[in-house]
Amino acid sequence: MSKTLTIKRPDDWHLHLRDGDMLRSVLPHTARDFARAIIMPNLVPPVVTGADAAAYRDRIMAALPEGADFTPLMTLYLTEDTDPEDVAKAHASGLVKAVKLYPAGATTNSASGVSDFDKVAPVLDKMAEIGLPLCTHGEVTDASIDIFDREAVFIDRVLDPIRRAHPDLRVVMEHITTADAAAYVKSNDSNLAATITTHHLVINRNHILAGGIKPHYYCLPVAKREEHRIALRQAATSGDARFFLGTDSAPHTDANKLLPCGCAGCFTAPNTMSILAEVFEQDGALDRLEAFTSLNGPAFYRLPVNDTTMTLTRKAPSYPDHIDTPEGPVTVFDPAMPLHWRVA
Ligand SMILES: NC(=O)N[C@@H](CC(=O)O)C(=O)O
Ligand SMILES: [Zn+2]
Ligand SMILES: [Zn+2]
Repeated sequence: MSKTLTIKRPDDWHLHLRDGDMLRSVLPHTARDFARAIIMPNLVPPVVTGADAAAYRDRIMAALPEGADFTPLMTLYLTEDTDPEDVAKAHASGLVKAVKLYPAGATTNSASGVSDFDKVAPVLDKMAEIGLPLCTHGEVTDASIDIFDREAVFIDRVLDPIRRAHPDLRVVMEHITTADAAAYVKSNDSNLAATITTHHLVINRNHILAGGIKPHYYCLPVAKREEHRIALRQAATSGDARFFLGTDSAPHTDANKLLPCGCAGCFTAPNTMSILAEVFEQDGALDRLEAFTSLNGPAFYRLPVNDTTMTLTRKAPSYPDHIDTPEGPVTVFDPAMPLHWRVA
């Protein structure tokens, strides 16, 4: 009999589902393995108001396969015109679980994001008062800053000043990619956590650039040097409650990835749990997989842990190398190593 591992059903604390045909194509892959997910609001146009989030939640629920057990946790896209009262109302009704900060121009569909951080101070004050977390895409957009340094510079120039000005604000540093970010999280005892993606535990920048350019490994923040990947592995597998899974599964069609100016994002929804079990087993930390995928996130978001479970079996998984969508094929993230665990 093969070895098995049973954990509380996981959640994904950072997910892109898109809309329309793409939503219908990718949602079943997440809903199969995850009970809940924090849904990113970077649609075109973005999900800015409580009314936008309610309508988007309805479209997600309508796209769910029959019998699926999945709850989308909605977010609002912070703009310089966001109304603090609308945010408070959307939170009070239970609809919205976080507000997302995109520095304008930092990533996919971030044009409506924030340029002047002073302008959003009233919203941040309100969020601190009501305990609503801020999720950050933590990269500066200053063209003079090297792209591999943009996360570390964001911490110094933007995040730390925001946290000093709003000490009660609860912040999730999304998809961290550096030892600097992991150390910043560890140096703070409260109101700060970070999500780590599946792919940043597996790839470093060589995967993207050595031996030919690999657009399917290009995402933002871009993968860094090996020493940073090691620091992320240490943070994720340590059991430290301040680190939890946010896959950042970000589907783009192959046609949009394989361009002279291709889109950023890795699509990891179909094989994330198999990859994570492999990673945690390699690091002798299978007993801490559950903390990373199923316990630490709910604790930070002040939500109950799921009462259902997931069983993984030590058996090679099968997943497609791409999925077909009405918009065209979407390549599934290739972990570039053999996998030995499948979701039962
Ligand atoms: N991570 C990515 O490379 N892309 C995300 C945006 C984001 O999370 O920054 C996307 O929406 O495609
Ligand atoms: Zn991002
Ligand atoms: Zn993302």
